[in-house]
Amino acid sequence: MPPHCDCEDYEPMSVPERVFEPTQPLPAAPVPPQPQSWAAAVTPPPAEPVSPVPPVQFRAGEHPTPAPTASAAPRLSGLEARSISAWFGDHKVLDRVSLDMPPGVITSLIGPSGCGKSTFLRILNRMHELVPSASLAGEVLLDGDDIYDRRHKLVDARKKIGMVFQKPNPFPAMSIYDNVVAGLSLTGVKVDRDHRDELVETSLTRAGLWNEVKDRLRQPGGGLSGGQQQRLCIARSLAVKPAILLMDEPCSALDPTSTRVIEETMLELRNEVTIVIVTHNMQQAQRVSQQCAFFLAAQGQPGVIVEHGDTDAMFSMPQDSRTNDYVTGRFG
Ligand SMILES: Nc1ncnc2c1ncn2[C@@H]1O[C@H](COP(=O)(O)OP(=O)(O)OP(=O)(O)O)[C@@H](O)[C@H]1O
Repeated sequence: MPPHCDCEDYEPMSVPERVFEPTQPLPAAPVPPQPQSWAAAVTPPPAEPVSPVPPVQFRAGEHPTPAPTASAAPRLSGLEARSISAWFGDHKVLDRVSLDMPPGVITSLIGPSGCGKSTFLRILNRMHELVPSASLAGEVLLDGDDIYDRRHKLVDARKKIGMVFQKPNPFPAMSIYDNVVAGLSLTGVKVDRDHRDELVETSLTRAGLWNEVKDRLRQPGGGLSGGQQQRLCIARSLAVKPAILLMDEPCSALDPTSTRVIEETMLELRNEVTIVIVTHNMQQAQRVSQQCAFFLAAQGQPGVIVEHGDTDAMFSMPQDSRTNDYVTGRFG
């Protein structure tokens, strides 16, 4: 890793796999039982209090329409979170959240600040365990296979499930070309030199940046605009060929024009990779996502999903009055 690297998504390489011991001793009752190791974490704690809102899951046949795919297109992957609870020390921040994120569907996670959206997103590619005091319960299934299963390495989850952060985080002094391929060695993906040029072009094209940078691939990534840097980060993630792309408020630092370009990029990528995005922008959720999940944490309580489903329905006919209040801007 270059000494100037400040990329959050590269830190995991130094983290021991599946080793998890909270730095603080877990308190006695009334704190509910908590998992003390990642091995234990795959089984929910036994005696949790009843959630005020039961976790919800899609029923069979309830999925929004997946993106149309050409017959030659690669098979898209789906992600399913089952009964996810999460803690920082003894602070429980998510309570048995279940959500199906079907292949080819862009899922938006919306909700007020502090209700656990980013924590949930980071659990989806095993970044939550980087926080020393963090623990979790539940399962995350990628095409039916639990990414927290002992058989799987941490790096495998990162390879298959990419992440784009709120703030664009390219290596600023590294060339645009090298930024795109930077994720390969860090996730152990080998591409021979002959195929690197092709991979760089394909990744930048998929991220909607190729035409703007094809004549200056050897110039530093830090010389690009904020929106271009974010697309460079998307290209870096795509170069590893993830099945899932997680995006944590990817446009919050960008101007409206750059935001629109990223949204167009997302809609084009929908045919190739399953996307989950955290956004505070209700218009953005409506523009890009086909499915939406509304997170909420009552005062002093962990976050839950209050309602989820087809995005248009959530915004036009929400079933829960709290969803209605949120999507119409009455709070949050
Ligand atoms: N590293 C951490 N250590 C301790 N507590 C944390 C940590 N990260 C988040 N939390 C707490 O977990 C809860 C959920 O935070 P999280 O960032 O997931 O919410 P969010 O819905 O994504 O918020 P926002 O929309 O403001 O980004 C909050 O109470 C927050 O203070």
